[in-house]
Amino acid sequence: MSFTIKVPATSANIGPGFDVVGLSLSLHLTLTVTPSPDACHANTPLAYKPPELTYSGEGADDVPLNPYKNLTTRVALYVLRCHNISLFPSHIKIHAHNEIPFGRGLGSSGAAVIAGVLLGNEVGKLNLPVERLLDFALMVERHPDNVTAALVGGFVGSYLRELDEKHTAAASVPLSEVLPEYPPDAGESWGLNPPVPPHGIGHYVQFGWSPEIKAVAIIPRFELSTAKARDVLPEQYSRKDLVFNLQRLAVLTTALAQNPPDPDLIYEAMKDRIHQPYRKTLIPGLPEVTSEILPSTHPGLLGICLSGAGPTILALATTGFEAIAEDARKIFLSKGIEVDWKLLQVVGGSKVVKH
Ligand SMILES: Nc1ncnc2c1ncn2[C@@H]1O[C@H](COP(=O)(O)OP(=O)(O)O)[C@@H](O)[C@H]1O
Ligand SMILES: N[C@@H](CCOP(=O)(O)O)C(=O)O
Repeated sequence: MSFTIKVPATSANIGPGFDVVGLSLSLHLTLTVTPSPDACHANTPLAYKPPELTYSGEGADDVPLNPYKNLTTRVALYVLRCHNISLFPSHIKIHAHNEIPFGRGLGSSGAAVIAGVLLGNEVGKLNLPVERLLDFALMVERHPDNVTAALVGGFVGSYLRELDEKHTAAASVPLSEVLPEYPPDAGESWGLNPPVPPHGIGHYVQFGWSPEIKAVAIIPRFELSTAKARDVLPEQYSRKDLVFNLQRLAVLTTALAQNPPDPDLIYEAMKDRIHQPYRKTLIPGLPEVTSEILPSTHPGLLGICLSGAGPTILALATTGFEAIAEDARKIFLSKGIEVDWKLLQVVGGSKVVKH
């Protein structure tokens, strides 16, 4: 058994589409799965050996290498256990190479979850369809924008189906029960069966995307957990603010597919009143970057917004990438924040390649 799983980064929301739209981008989490060398030389049956996990790239100093603690392998094990497979196959090696920075609003956790679902599907030989893979991902990451875009790729809109009472309960169990961290001791069972996802939790559509549009990711050198950036959001919104976002989102999903893209239409359509105004308390410089860099001052710019829960800023543009990034850098520096920036392309979804 040898294969590679490649999952893209994502930028969620794109301004007004909070928890609704996501865009897959050209940074990847790549898992390479091979048999352990010691498995090849075995003449006699070997004792069970859990996966040997190695990791390089972004997050390498922080990520747990114990397969019962690591997010990706815990998700894979969840998928396996829901199919009555209680263990990983013995004697496999998993190397993760990650280009997606943690806690920056570029969907690192969504990518780790999708990689885990695909890993479980492969090692368990489950052949699950895309819709079912998405159900499993949504039991772990409960907003659909990142995981859907990471799985299917491109510019994607998604919603969660309203479930009946029984299925709502099944889809709302605490994450600690979906993903317990510790394996049972030898001879013991895992205890409670894991909550099997209801069918058809998430639904999506892939929008068009003008090939002229590239994404400039301006990435502050600090982490902001998505959970913390969701905690500052209100429970309720005014009708005025909701209509503001809905009007813009309706225009944006088609405007970004038009050739040539129209900056006058897109700049205004990427404004938001549902999450960005509340997150500015956590991201110094956010209001200035999203209001002072304009298509009139920066030719080629189409629109600018917070990427996911932040702190990364996403500028969509056809040219003038460096000027946009360097002026955003100046604004962040004036607040004492250093940034890195990357020019990214919109890419396809996750791929599994067998060797
Ligand atoms: N490749 C990975 N392997 C294991 N855990 C990961 C991986 N990528 C992300 N994570 C976990 O997800 C956390 C970041 O998730 P989150 O706060 O949602 O930020 P974001 O998804 O915007 O990067 C990391 O701190 C880490 O715990
Ligand atoms: N819609 C979510 C998206 C979070 O994306 P992430 O990349 O920051 O994990 C939100 O805005 O909270």
